[in-house]
Amino acid sequence: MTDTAPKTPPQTRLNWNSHHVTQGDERAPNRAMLRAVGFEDGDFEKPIIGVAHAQSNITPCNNGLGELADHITGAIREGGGMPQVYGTITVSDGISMGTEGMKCSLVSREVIADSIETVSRGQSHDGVIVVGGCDKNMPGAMIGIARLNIPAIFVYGGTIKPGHYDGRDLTIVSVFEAVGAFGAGKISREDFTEIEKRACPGNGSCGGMYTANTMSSAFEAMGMSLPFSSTMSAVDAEKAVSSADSARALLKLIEQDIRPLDILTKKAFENAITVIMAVGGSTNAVLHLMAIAHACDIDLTLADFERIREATPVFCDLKPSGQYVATDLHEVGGIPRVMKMLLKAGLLHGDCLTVTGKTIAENLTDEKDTPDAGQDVIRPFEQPIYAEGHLAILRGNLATEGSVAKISGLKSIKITGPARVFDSEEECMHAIMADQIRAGDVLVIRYEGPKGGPGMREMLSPTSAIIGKGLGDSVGLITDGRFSGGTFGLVVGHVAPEAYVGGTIALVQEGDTIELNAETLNLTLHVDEAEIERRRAAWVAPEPRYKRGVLAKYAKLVSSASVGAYTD
Ligand SMILES: CC[C@H](C)C(=O)C(=O)O
Ligand SMILES: [Mg+2]
Repeated sequence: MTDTAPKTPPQTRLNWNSHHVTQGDERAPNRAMLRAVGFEDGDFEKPIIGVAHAQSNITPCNNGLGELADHITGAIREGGGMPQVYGTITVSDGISMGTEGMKCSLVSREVIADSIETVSRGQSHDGVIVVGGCDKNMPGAMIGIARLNIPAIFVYGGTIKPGHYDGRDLTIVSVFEAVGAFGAGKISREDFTEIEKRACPGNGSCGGMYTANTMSSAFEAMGMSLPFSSTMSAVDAEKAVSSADSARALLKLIEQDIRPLDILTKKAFENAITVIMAVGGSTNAVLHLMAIAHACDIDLTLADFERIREATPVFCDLKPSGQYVATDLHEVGGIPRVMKMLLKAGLLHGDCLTVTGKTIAENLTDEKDTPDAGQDVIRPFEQPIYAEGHLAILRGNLATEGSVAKISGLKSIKITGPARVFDSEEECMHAIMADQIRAGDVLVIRYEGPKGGPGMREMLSPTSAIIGKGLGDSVGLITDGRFSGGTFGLVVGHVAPEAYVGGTIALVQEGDTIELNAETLNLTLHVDEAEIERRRAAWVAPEPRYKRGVLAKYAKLVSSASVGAYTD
């Protein structure tokens, strides 16, 4: 097979009424089963559409997806299609955070992708609409959609609205940060309890520009979701209307045979990266967009993020390092407004096709290209919060394959100091909460990478505790794990090669000098090269933490974080 050949054979439309001359009507048994689920004569010529949703009450992010799926199936029937509803899974990042269960978070991205590919290929669907909520639902859905390459559209379950206490907006990150603040005696037990009780007022995904809202915004920018849909709240009526509109848009895509790989081009990925930089999005977008690009056979590398970062200002003031939440952005124009401002500045590809059947530029025709007066969620393009993007790619002898730093919300973006080494997140969290960490330290959390964790846990608990204790500007943290979208500070994740495969991060010893410098984009272990090689010669790979089951399978298959931690 030539290199240009698709990695998976294209799915062609199955004729359920085929009458094979020699074998008689071979599809009769298949139709017989479909009749049992409501198909009647005349339905077999209609497009059969998979409606994949991750409805679950394990997390508010996904607790309303079933209702959206109902609106979608109704619109499909009205539009002359045959909906086939099936479930996929989710893991809650916010609920698993800081526990062993977080090792299943990134793994769930692969399980979601595999499940959607398995069902919609297995059932020979003519199109698929995926409804997701929590962080990994988005990239998992898009990887599955890319592999299938049948007409598809993504529907985001919607963001949560902010909680309120003592005159300020709350999100789930407020509670993570309160852990450190309470531990440092900065807030009372009563305040701590009220913050916990009020932070999450209902259904929806975490409300800042954290990973879920980052990835929903990225998909809108890539043209795989309807305009305005990525910042709608889960509980507002417009989310249900937008979901039904998405079903109608998919029926048109099937008519026109517009497929995901017609939309998911390199330019579309560049548009997504540009928007993510402008809104101050999550470091996880780096990992997920590279994995989705891999599924599309598109060459997207860390260098593309660095190139676009240098050209794109951050002009939206959004949590975690800013003031506002996604619903605030929605109220002042949402992602279309951000995109129109970037298009006007020549930073967006307006000729990219989208699921509306129109191009990015055509979708934005009636959108204003300046921020509304009387608000400061979206700043004027000429007066950004940061002149360059906030997701920096650092390299050096500690990260020869690369690493990702989020450098927003900081007074200084460099630190050189003594290494404080921890072989797990728990060990580090204990030291932070026991006040064993001093200003100037550089914390090293290792053996938390894709293979070594396994599962590359998000380190929101320790990074939030550092912020809560008031050490955010004076303590650095590097890890071969990753960060939640709620993390900010002097933090570098995705350090590759990871410790488990013998990366230099495995050779760091307590007290070594580490330089984390996001100005020069360096992550350096200041130890004599000969000494590093002596340590490397003595290093022994640890036993895998899981030898059976989904985590063991994942650890065997997963690639380096520096290319997206994909598994195929
Ligand atoms: C706010 C943290 C959220 C739970 C998360 O995991 C992310 O944004 O990645
Ligand atoms: Mg997360």
